[in-house]
Amino acid sequence: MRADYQKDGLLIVISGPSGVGKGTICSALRQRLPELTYSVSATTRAPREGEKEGVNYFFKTVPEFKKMIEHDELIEWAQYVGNYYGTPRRFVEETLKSGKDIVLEVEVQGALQVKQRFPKGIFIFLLPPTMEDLKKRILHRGTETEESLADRLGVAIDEFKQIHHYDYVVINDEVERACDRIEAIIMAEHCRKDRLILSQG
Ligand SMILES: Nc1nc2c(ncn2[C@@H]2O[C@H](COP(=O)(O)OP(=O)(O)O)[C@@H](O)[C@H]2O)c(=O)[nH]1
Ligand SMILES: Nc1ncnc2c1ncn2[C@@H]1O[C@H](COP(=O)(O)OP(=O)(O)O)[C@@H](O)[C@H]1O
Repeated sequence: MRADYQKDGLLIVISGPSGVGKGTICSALRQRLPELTYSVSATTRAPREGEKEGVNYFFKTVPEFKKMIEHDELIEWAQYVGNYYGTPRRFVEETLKSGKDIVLEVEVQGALQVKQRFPKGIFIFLLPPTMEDLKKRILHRGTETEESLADRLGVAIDEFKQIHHYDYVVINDEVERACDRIEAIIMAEHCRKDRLILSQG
């Protein structure tokens, strides 16, 4: 008897430190792999210039976010540098059930919670080529004060210690090369899923 999860889509978690390029890589993947679905997170942080409600995030007040937690509307949530972030449950579950693959872009605490609930997920840790590159990327993005830069680098060092929980490490040296690696991982995971389905009949 074939288990239900084998008919479900793949849950792909892209994680890693702030500024490593998760957002950049996910946008590039969207162009390359339009058949993938991307989860939109809820957050209490203020929108940055150009960010749109329901596209980049669902922007919530703290009481609204806490209500989502109470009502079990989030698969995972985490507090990150003073704000709450979480993945709405229903959209992810419905997408997987419909057989489509879904990509979650989350920081490390959240990724570990997702792993507990979805142990068959594919967990990818993005690494910067060096810490200096990471610092430059965060500064180049121009969204951080000196204080929040230091916070984010401190969090990054703790996050590297969790790499052993992940299935894959991908170095984001160049965006296209990192996407090639992620695309190869997804293709290989589909082949593995096909093998499981065929071998179990
Ligand atoms: N746990 C969790 N983390 C999230 C979620 N959405 C985004 N994040 C992460 O929260 C961190 C901060 O996100 P953001 O403020 O947009 O800054 P940036 O990703 O560093 O540009 C990043 O590491 C995101 O990947 C989520 O739904 N859950
Ligand atoms: N491979 C790369 N090479 C150089 N710069 C990059 C690369 N990937 C991302 N960046 C830059 O690094 C900064 C942080 O990227 P972003 O996608 O916002 O990271 P994250 O979502 O992980 O916080 C952005 O300015 C982005 O243009």
